[in-house]
Amino acid sequence: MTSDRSTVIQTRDLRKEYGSTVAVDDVSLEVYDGEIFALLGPNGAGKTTAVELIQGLREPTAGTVTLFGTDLQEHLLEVKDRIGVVPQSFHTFERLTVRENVALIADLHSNPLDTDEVLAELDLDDWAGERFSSLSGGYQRRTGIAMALVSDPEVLFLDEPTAGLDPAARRATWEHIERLPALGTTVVLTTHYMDEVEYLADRVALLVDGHVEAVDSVPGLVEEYAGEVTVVVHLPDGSDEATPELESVLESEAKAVYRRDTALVGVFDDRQRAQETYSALQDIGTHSIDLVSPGMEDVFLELAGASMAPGGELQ
Ligand SMILES: Nc1ncnc2c1ncn2[C@@H]1O[C@H](COP(=O)(O)OP(=O)(O)OP(=O)(O)O)[C@@H](O)[C@H]1O
Repeated sequence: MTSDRSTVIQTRDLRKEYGSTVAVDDVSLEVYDGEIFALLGPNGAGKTTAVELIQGLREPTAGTVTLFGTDLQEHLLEVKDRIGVVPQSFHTFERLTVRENVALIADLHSNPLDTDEVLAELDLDDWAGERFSSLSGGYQRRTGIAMALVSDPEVLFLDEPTAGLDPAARRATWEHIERLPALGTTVVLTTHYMDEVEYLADRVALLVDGHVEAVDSVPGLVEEYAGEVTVVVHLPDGSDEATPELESVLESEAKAVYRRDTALVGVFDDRQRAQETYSALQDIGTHSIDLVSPGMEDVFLELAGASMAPGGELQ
């Protein structure tokens, strides 16, 4: 993802204070046309406030937001018509059906998409006649996305789109979100789930205490901040050394080898080389071997000291 694509959102030194709390601290970001852009951060990092400022729902204390090349404050209504929003706590008419809820939003817009086509795109056809209140959390969330999409927004904001959903519903929601750029919609999502970002995001802004620590693709962030790939050779109980054959392969391929507890650890700059060495050591077949690749969790530990709960969310 490079900046030769047009910029649909630009913030400059965006700041929001609530009394003595600085919720958003001089945030300067760009979102490019056709990407899935994620704001990732622990609870209270300022994600929701940042997107609400970008959507024109809150007045910044300082700084500017430019949407589609237009200053947000000067052309608020015109610009708002080109965005869709699915907030974190999403409510709608509980007693209306899925189709009625989506059609209602379509009626409010001058050039909506076809309601049934949007329902089909989100695999909601079979649920179209069901009351919203009877749906599971995952289908309610998906109805929310359909309601935002039917207005044919150029940018869709999804605030914590899979919070509270079970793994199957999360996966299904991701698969639908993943298809949106191909349908012409740029996606901005906020999340505190690492796996969501790894699955979906073209680029990620890491937000900590209101400010942006880093912006890049997931592989870019991992390469820059997460440290090296390692191949770990577990020494059998009672054994103090690996076999000479195994040790010589590891020594000749790794840039460094060190001993850690009951394991021998080879450090690599190059993922491909680590992978090949891992395979070669496995072929020798005498020891249990692990290939350990750093991920977003390591990035966050490095940049923010944040840790991850067992469910994969930042704490
Ligand atoms: N209306 C408000 N009045 C006062 N403080 C607020 C208000 N909204 C947010 N804050 C504070 O601003 C900070 C950022 O909150 P925000 O909700 O934007 O973070 P977040 O990253 O979206 O968190 P979460 O994932 O929990 O929604 C927090 O310290 C929060 O308590």
